[in-house]
Amino acid sequence: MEFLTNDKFTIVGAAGMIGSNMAQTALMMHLTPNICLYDPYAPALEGVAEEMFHCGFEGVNITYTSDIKEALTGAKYIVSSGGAARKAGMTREDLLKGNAEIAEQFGKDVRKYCPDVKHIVVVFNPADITGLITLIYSGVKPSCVTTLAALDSTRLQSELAKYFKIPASEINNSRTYGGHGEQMAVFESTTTVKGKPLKELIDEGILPAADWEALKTRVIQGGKNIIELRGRSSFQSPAYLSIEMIAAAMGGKPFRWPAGTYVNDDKFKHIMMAMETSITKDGVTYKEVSGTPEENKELEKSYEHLCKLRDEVIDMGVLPRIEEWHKLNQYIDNPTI
Ligand SMILES: NC(=O)c1ccc[n+]([C@@H]2O[C@H](COP(=O)([O-])OP(=O)(O)OC[C@H]3O[C@@H](n4cnc5c(N)ncnc54)[C@H](O)[C@@H]3O)[C@@H](O)[C@H]2O)c1
Repeated sequence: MEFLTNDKFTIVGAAGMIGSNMAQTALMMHLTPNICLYDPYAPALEGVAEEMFHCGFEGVNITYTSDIKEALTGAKYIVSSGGAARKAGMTREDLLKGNAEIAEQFGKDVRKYCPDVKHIVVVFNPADITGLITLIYSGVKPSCVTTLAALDSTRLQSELAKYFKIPASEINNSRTYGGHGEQMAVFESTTTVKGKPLKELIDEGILPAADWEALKTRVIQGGKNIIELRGRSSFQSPAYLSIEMIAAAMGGKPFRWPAGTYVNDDKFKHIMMAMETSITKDGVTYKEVSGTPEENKELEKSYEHLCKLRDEVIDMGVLPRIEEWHKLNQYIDNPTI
């Protein structure tokens, strides 16, 4: 059996809906034979492990534990969806305090048990902030941590496909950047529809401005819509895309969507947000995003919203002041050392 790597891959939050789907997807995609499932809720975790055993996957060593030391020791790749999910009526930001504290502990555990981890994908919400906290407390390089932000771009693709009644594969390079929250920046200038720039379709009125605005709202509220339809937060699509991200970090197929990454440049400072990224065996790198003046303004607004959330976490005492971050993570201001 061919695997992308033989390294240990740990799924944190594996008893949950996303975690259990990630376990199955990772096994089906032959990422590695060494998969460890971790969750503090032991009975459900055992249930997930039993289900994976009953699939009869060949040539794999599936372990499970509620002991974080055992879970992380020797782990080279981690995806974490271990945290509370939002319920009807909640925004991702409502999860901030509880999940920020979970991220702090998770980062500290990574530092203690697997400081030489190669890549971590953070999924639990608000992912831009929990990812940032994980990065700072773990002490790993910024290139080693990404957050799941792709769903907003896949939802843009899907909404456009439904609107034009064409297959999603004919919508290319649909992109949202910035925060993975209701303040995301939905771009029009990157997308093509059957090879024609979406912007031209909007400018020519083929996609009337009012329809475009309504479509963008559906993209922004795509997660809320799943909660309304299914009675719970989405789990299949986040599970699949997170596994595609970690597979890229293992040297697999390039990841095709934006990812949340640590950004600290002339424009945006000390923040984690969705950018145009490339995830490879060497980690994540990003390119500067530049759209129309309106899009750039939206991205700026999204960044400012994230800064507010980050500052709330600092006021809560979960993160120290930005000037102190380098004491927890030597790479934070100097990724190349
Ligand atoms: N980034 C995204 O695009 C995206 C999309 C959907 C959901 N999410 C988020 O992913 C997270 C998980 O969603 P879900 O539907 O799997 O929820 P879930 O409630 O089904 O599972 C969460 C799991 O985390 C475990 N957990 C709780 N505290 C933990 C801790 N301290 N350490 C490790 N594990 C812990 C729970 O026991 C549970 O099994 C939520 O925060 C949700 O908002 C993110």
